[in-house]
Amino acid sequence: MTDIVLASASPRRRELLSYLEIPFIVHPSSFEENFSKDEQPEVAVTRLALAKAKDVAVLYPDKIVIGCDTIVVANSILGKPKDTEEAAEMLRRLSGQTHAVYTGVALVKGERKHCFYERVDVTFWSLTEEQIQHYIASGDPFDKAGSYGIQTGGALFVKKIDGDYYAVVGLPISRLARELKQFQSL
Ligand SMILES: Cc1cn([C@H]2C[C@H](O)[C@@H](COP(=O)(O)OP(=O)(O)OP(=O)(O)O)O2)c(=O)[nH]c1=O
Repeated sequence: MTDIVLASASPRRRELLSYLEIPFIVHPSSFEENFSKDEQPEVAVTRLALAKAKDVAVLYPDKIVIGCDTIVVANSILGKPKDTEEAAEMLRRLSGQTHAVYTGVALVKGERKHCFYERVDVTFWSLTEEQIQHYIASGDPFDKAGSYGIQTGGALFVKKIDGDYYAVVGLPISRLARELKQFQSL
């Protein structure tokens, strides 16, 4: 028996959560993400993480459901690219600049809820159009906010990172371990 449910389809989040060495089940949320134009990034990630967790929590009223959301912010909010051109636009925008990655996490059990977020500043080297096109052809950008994976081919673009690497990958696991312990003890 487990009392933890991960409301995520992300294989990275599943792998990171397994580091806690506690049993859990995975039940992805079917919540459709949407961004409102003038929303603050930390408000958007916690809202979306909570919506994903709540969507699944109705099915597991006695369990702690974990919902997560990651966005990249470079002037505006960047989610996952819908096509090749959007992926190229995002990578051109990130090239040679520092952007922020926000990951929100929500813990929901019945009526109880707790949300937190991490912000990480990531600086990219300047990218050539050839590098951008080569990376897009690998297919890696399409399931990732901002069109890159720091843990995969996008690693080559990163000059500097300030914050929790695992929050960029999609789950700030050391902070989650602490927040979960506190949530369970209440
Ligand atoms: C910036 C960045 C994002 N990402 C990923 C993390 C998230 O999985 C994804 C952002 O999309 P999300 O909507 O946060 O998550 P998801 O659709 O993959 O999974 P679910 O909603 O079911 O939990 O981008 C990386 O894997 N590496 C990176 O470097």
